[in-house]
Amino acid sequence: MTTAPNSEELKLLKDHIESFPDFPSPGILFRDIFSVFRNQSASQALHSLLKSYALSLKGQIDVVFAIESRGFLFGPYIGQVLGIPFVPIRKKGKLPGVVERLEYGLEYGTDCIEVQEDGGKVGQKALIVDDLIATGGSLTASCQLLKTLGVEVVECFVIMELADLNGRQKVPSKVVSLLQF
Ligand SMILES: O=P(O)(O)OC[C@H]1O[C@H](OP(=O)(O)OP(=O)(O)O)[C@H](O)[C@@H]1O
Ligand SMILES: Nc1ncnc2[nH]cnc12
Repeated sequence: MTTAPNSEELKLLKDHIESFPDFPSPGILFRDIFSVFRNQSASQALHSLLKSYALSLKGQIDVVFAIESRGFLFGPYIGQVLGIPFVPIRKKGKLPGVVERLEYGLEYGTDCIEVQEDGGKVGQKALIVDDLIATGGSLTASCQLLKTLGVEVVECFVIMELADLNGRQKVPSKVVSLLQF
């Protein structure tokens, strides 16, 4: 981001992210983005932070991709602010039409992602959005997947970064996070 995000909004947002030990499996401290949407002030702060972030990218991005499912909470809004298309990256078997596919590892388990072949055009500049980066497996796989479409991933954006896992090191594009845990 060219200008630093508003620190009061960041604090409000962080204060409303609930953490759940041992979910969905032992040893995982689950950071729940949905808890933000139960509080009006926190939800408005998130909205404002997203808008400022999106506007800082004006003119630099042609298409916004987001990762199922929690990335879908933010991708369409960022696309709206920038006036550019939003395209979903989904888990296997959910998208109709011709798709590109890739398998990847998670903090827990493995998964397989797909994107519609006509979701991005060769040479387009893309932003990928998600709620959280843990190991970086999902964003890394998404970057690889979009490479097969000939799309250039300029930046990846997440609300939360689990900094100890250093997932950003794995991701081949720049990663921007609003909050670090
Ligand atoms: O950096 P990583 O180790 O890849 O982990 C991050 C990913 O894990 C979570 O999604 P999850 O697969 O749990 O799916 P969901 O959003 O559908 O709940 C999260 O929303 C990210 O997409
Ligand atoms: N610790 C965590 N909290 C929420 N979502 C996650 N996805 C992967 N790790 C996660």
